[in-house]
Amino acid sequence: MLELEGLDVRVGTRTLVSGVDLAVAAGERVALVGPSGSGKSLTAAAVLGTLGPAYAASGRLLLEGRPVDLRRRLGRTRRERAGLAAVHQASATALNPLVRVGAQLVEAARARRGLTRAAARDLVLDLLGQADLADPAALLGRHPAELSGGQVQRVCTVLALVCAPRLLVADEPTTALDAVARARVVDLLERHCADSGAALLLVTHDREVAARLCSRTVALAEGRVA
Ligand SMILES: Nc1ncnc2c1ncn2[C@@H]1O[C@H](COP(=O)(O)OP(=O)(O)OP(=O)(O)O)[C@@H](O)[C@H]1O
Repeated sequence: MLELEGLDVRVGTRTLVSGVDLAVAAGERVALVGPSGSGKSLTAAAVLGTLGPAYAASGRLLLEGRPVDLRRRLGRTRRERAGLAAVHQASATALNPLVRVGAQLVEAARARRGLTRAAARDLVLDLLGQADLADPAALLGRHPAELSGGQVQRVCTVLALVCAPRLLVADEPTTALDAVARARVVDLLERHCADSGAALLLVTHDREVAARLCSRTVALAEGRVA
């Protein structure tokens, strides 16, 4: 699913990520762990094609066996068409602030899964409920700014899942959540990956979450695989 060899990420003359090798097999779930500032988010962003223009990335990336330019910049739609979905650390930026949550989720489910509007809405409501969001139907009518941080984070997880990705890259998808909601989101991710055969690259500080969801851990320290 994913093969990354010798990833370097630099800003100016400063090397932030150095020689990172990482592989995720089809359907495999791998955790990327390490202390704050060790390069986890930059590595995930390089895989997703979301590194900002200030960063220079080099190395070799294959997605489903096909070489991919690490310098590419992908918007959400093109990324999702390529079978990749992301849950970002700064979740709020993944949602359009001007569009109601329901329209964003239902449209993504229709576009990516070819569902009717009614079937897409049913799927979205089911997933929001599984993510421990109370009154999902009311939530669909709200704008992102009317949601709490933990609600936005779960909406972003559901947005990634409705796209039926073959590889899901989730950067700290549970940090803003209390223990109950965290457990529900972990269950949801586990069930979704098991049922759909999606592979998962999970960036997390939380070793319990990593142990529950993933069969393998890659630890970074100071921008290198430790
Ligand atoms: N534009 C930049 N200029 C200079 N340093 C940067 C820049 N962007 C990131 N860094 C540094 O790169 C390092 C890796 O950042 P990254 O966000 O990948 O860490 P992380 O492991 O995801 O941390 P956290 O767990 O806190 O999210 C950090 O030390 C960060 O300060």
